Formats: sequence, structure tokens, C-alpha cells
Amino acid sequence: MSIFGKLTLESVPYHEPIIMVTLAVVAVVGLVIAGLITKYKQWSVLWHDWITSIDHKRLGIMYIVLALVMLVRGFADAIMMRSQLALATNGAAGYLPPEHYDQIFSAHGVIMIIFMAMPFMIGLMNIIVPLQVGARDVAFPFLNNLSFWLTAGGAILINISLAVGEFARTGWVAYPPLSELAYSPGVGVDYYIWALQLSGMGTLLTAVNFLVTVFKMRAPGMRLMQMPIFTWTCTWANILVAASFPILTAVLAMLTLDRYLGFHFFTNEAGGNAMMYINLFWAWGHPEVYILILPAFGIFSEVISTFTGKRLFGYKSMVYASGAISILGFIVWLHHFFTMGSSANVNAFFGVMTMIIAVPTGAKLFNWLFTMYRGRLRITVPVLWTIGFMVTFTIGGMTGVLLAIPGADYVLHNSLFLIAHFHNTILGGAVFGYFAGFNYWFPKAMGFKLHEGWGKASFWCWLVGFFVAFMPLYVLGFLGMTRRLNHTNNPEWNLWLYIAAVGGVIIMFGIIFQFIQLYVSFKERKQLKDTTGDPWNGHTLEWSTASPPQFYNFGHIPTVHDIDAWTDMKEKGIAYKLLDKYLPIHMPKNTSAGVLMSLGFTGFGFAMIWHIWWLAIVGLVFAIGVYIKRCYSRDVDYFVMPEEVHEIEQAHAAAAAKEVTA
Ligand code: HEA
Ligand code: HEM
Ligand SMILES: [Cu+2]
Repeated sequence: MSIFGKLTLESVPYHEPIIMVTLAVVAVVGLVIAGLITKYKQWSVLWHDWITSIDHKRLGIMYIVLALVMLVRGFADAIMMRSQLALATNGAAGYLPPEHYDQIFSAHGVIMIIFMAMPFMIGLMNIIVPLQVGARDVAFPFLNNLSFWLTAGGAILINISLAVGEFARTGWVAYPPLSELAYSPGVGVDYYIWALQLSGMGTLLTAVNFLVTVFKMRAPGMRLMQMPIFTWTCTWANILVAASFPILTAVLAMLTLDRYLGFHFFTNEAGGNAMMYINLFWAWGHPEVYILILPAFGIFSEVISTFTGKRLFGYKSMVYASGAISILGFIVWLHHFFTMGSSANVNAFFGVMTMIIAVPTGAKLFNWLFTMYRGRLRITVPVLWTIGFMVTFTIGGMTGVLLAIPGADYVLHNSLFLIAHFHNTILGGAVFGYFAGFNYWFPKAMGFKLHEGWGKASFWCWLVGFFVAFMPLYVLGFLGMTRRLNHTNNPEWNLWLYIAAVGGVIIMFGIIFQFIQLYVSFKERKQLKDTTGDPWNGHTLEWSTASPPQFYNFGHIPTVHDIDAWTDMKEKGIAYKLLDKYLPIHMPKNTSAGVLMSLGFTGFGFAMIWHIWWLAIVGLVFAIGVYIKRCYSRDVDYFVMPEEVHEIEQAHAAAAAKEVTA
């Protein structure tokens, strides 16, 4: 073996025109961005204010940028699949060869869940949760930076797989024996393993960080049962992360041992059992889908109560319902393999437990409806996403309950009915929620509002496109079409496949309009400026800060007396009140340790994929070395002086007062 392990020049797929054109486009875009950064002399800003930043608000923005980039990548995969299936009817081959098509659906699933939805959710959580609980940052700001770069490292690996080597052909679940070395001898599964392993570590560390933050760093007076509802749903999601991500780490480690050292955890010979992988995978994978949806539920609650100008109906029941969903979500994983030979009684138990989740979820839906009832609902973009969600998600939830009936699942398992179910819940549920949160909190993060018109146009394309793209899949499922087919030969299916492709195109316009919305809003940022910090008349503490918030968040940490702490302060007339004297604020310093450690770990992952053992050792030693150096560093913090705080706070209060009286 050469010093580059399995890596040779042949590892780059020159003979695949589609990939080569994509790479050329990526290279051009990359060069243009680099050129712009150089032209406007922004490299130093990028490094000092962003890449090495430990500010939760900036990390949150970087997570969302990552999510938007990966949304484009994941959608490119989706539209390729939809067009392939529209062309490859009646036995035609279409334009994507089977081994390429298999990589596309696997990459699409992994990218959308791990590198689009998760960063989007974690990004919103980063920006908002510390503000909502009245904290100056998260508990461990440096760790927060490291978490982000671990996630980004995973995303970089999966993108490299496009240019160097290949990605897994196993689907996003990578079941053995298919994912074992004997049946997947290439590097695809290894890319899968290390991309998930890196980002999984990042997610786990984030959960620990935010759990400590909400348990230890709430503003004085804020009881647990007074935390804003979005913070609560994120907390339940983080509890689920802390409980389930270690299972993912372990199951991937076992698959690694099987593939690299010839262990037999999941093989049939030498005492292994593939069912163990399948159990462990879903013991993580099922909680994972609730990790995605719970924060979205929190966003809808915030949006509805803000834009109806009412208190959220049933705050306590919302908290308990979220808790019930988390706990139940942990004990239903077997519904993903009803057909794989458990006894009827086991299937019945897991089926019933699954159906019970409809109860707390239904309670939430009714609470939202009751909040709207007799409220004066302002139909803004976040509200549109919320109402759209309520319709689509109810359909998706109902079809989930249908799948939870083991007998029905024997017919529908792994059919396109299943695909329709989960796009209905993940896309029409979780992702719609993130879009609502994006439009709702954008002014907080960036200082100006998003353009309403383009936001509405984008919403309608997404909503209509969603129904046109995914409702036909329910029909196709009933007509017997299974998932992961790369061509078909059944004339009865053709019409529905064409319709679904049209839906994909409509969604594409939704995405294009979202980027136009961003561009137009940026151009008109002066008119759209948010001077008060409270553009929607909000009710929770994030709206008490400037937009974007001061780097230290709160000049003076507020004392909380109410669930709607900010409404309470506005009603008592103590909002925007300045203190005579501020205290010095203790702040952490930015550091390059996180990004450097992640560089080491990403290099390690890449080296492991290609069996370049010396590079693996170098990467690992480098990462650990940076960490040890960081541990001994004393130059980690500084104080903001009271005079400076006073000046900043005064400027904000004056700007807000001008706006409020105007
Ligand atoms: C965000 C993601 C998300 C969410 C929230 C859900 C929610 C639910 N899911 Fe889904 N599911 C997935 C993502 C999600 N799922 C994914 C990704 C897969 C497949 C992965 C793969 O194989 O690749 C999957 C697969 C899957 C299966 C496996 C099917 C198979 O492989 O054959 C099953 C079976 O039980 C199931 C059931 C459910 C149920 C009962 C709910 C419930 O939580 C839904 C509850 C909500 C409602 C019911 C609607 C609102 C309620 C009311 C209005 C009250 C009144 C309602 C009633 C009385 C019914 N899901
Ligand atoms: C934006 C519009 C989207 C379209 C048009 C789309 C389309 C598709 C298609 C065509 C498939 C393959 C179905 C098959 O097996 O035949 C698929 C699979 C999948 N999609 Fe999407 N999708 C979209 C968004 C998303 C999002 C947002 C997520 C998750 C957050 C997601 C997660 C998945 C997963 C997990 C799979 C299964 C992959 C596998 O089989 O291993 N998709 N999607
Ligand atoms: Cu599940």
C-alpha cells in the first residue's frame, strides 16, 4: 500500500460528467466568494469575528448558513431523483446509473437529516435559548465553538465524498450485512461512518452545553416552569440527544470494528447478529426524529402567541406534552422493523406505544388552536408557515398512526407510502418550523426584517409544491411501488411519478424565492431595519435586547416574574430602563482552538476513510495537542467596563424610545 493508503488518482470520478460539472460549478462559486472576500478585505474579519468566535449568536448564524448550503445540496439530490424517476418509466434507464442513484438517495437522507435539519435547529437554539433564559452566553462557550466545527467537519467529509471516492449505497440507515466490508468494499460506508461520528460528537456536546445552560444560568427569578416554551422544547430535545446520541456513537464504533478489524458484531458468522445493529440504529434514529420536531413545536408556540397577541394557551400542558413525547419517543423504536420477525405481542406493544404519541401531539395542536381562538392573528410569514404546518403535519401524523398498526405496516413498510409519511412530518413539520423561526427571529439576529412579499411567495411555492410532490407518493405506495427504485416498469405508476416531479420543480422555486428574499432584504436593510429590538411586540426576553443583541446580551441581567417576562416588564413600565451604574461584565475571549481541533479530527476522519494511517495519527495527535495547549492557556477572558456598557445601553434605549413614541 502506498503512503496515501487506498487513495489514488483514480479515486476521483473523472468519467462521471454530472459529478465533474457539479464540481466545476462548486469551484467557480468558491472562487467568486474568495474573490469577494479578498476584494472587500474581509479575511481578517472572517477569521477573528466568525471562525474563531465563541459568541452563541454568531455560532448560531454559522450553523444556519451551513444548513442553507446543505439544503441546496440535499435538494439537488432530491430533484435528481425526482427527474430520474420521471424519465426512467416503462423500463427506460434514465440518466443516472444505478450505482450513482444509490449514492444519491443515501446522501440525500443523511444530508437532509444530519447536515440540514440538525444544524438549522441547533442554529436557532444557539441564537435564541441563552437570550430567552437571560444568560450572557452558554455555559461552555469554547465547547460551543468546537461543537460547531465538529458538525462542519462532518459536512466537509460528506461533500468531499462527491469529489474523492464515493458515498455509501446503503440508504441513510446503512444496515448490515450490506454495509459490511464484504458487500460494500469501497470507501462509501467509511465516509458515512466518519461524517456521522464527527457531527454526532458535536451534537452531543451541544446538548450537554445547553442542558447546563438552562439548568444553571437562568436569570434570577426564572423558575423552570417559567422558561419560555421554545427553551423548554429545546431542553426536551437535548435530553433526548444526551440519551440517544451515545447509542449512535456506539453502533457506528461497532460497525467500524467490523469493517476495519474484522470483528463480527453484525455478521451472521462467528456469533454476530445484524438485528443488533437495526435495534441500536433505531434506538437512536427514532428519538432523532423527535429531536427534530420538538424545537419546531416550540417555535410554533412562540409564533402563535406573539402574532395573536395572547398568552400561549395551556403553557404547562405544552411542557408536559413535550416531555411525554420525549419519553414515549424513546420506547417505540421497534416500529421501524415490525416486519423483521418479532413476535406478535412485541409488535403489538410497540404499535400501541407509538399510537399513544398521537395524544400529547394532538393536545399541542388543540392548544395552538385555542391560542388562536378569539385572538387577533396577524398573518405574517412566520404565521403562514405555522398554519401550513398544522395542516401538513396532521396528515403526516395520521399516516404515521396508520403505519403503527403492525398489520398495515406489513403492507406499507418500505413503500412510497412510508416516504410520503416521513416527508410529511419532517418537511411539513420540522423544516416548516425552522422556516417559521428563521423569519421570526431573523431581525433579532441580523438587525433587519426579512422581506414579506418574497417570504410569502416562497411559502406558497413550498406548500403547493409539497402537496404536489408528496401526495402522489401515498397513491404510489398503495399501488405497490417500493422505495429506493431507480427505474420503474409499471404504466399505472407513470402519471403519479410525473406529478411528483412537477411538485419537485415547484419546491425548487420556493427555495429560489427564499434566496431572493434574503438578497432583497439585504439590499433594503435600511428600510427593514429593526431599531427597537422588539419588532413583533414579543413576550420573551430575547426581545428586550437590541437587534442584533449587544455582544454581552444583557447590560444588566433582568429579574423574572412571569412566563412572558418581557410582556410583564413592558406592562410594568420598566422595559428599556437604564441603570445608573452597571457592573463590569466578565466575557470569554475568542479562540482558534475549536476550529484547529476540528481540523485535526476531520483530517483524522479522512485518513481513516482512506487507510492513511500516518495521517490519522498526525490528525489525532494534533487535535489532542491543541486541546492540551488550550487547557494551559490563561488568556481566555476579559472584562467589559461599566462605562462602555452604559454607553451601549443608552444608545439602544434612546433608539427604542424614539421608535416607541413615534
Ligand atoms: C419529524 C419526524 C417524524 C415525526 C414527528 C414522526 C411521527 C410519527 N411517526 Fe414517523 N417516521 C419518520 C419521521 C417522523 N415520524 C421517519 C424519518 C421514518 C422512516 C425512516 C426510514 O425508514 O427511512 C418514520 C417511520 C415511521 C414508522 C415506520 C414505518 C415503516 O418503516 O414501515 C412508523 C410506524 O409506526 C411511524 C409512525 C409515526 C407516528 C405514529 C408518529 C406520531 O408521532 C405522529 C403523531 C401526530 C399526529 C397523529 C397528528 C396530530 C394529532 C391529532 C390531530 C390528534 C388526533 C389524532 C388521532 C386520534 C390519530 N413513523
Ligand atoms: C425538499 C424537498 C424534498 C424532496 C423533493 C425529497 C425527495 C426525496 C426522494 C425522491 C427520496 C427517495 C424516495 C425513494 O426511496 O424512492 C427521498 C428520500 C429521503 N428523504 Fe427526501 N426529499 C426532500 C426533502 C427532505 C428533507 C427536508 C428531509 C429530512 C430532513 C428528507 C429526508 C429523506 C430521507 C431520510 C430519505 C430516505 C433515504 C433513504 O432511502 O435512505 N428529504 N427524498
Ligand atoms: Cu420512528
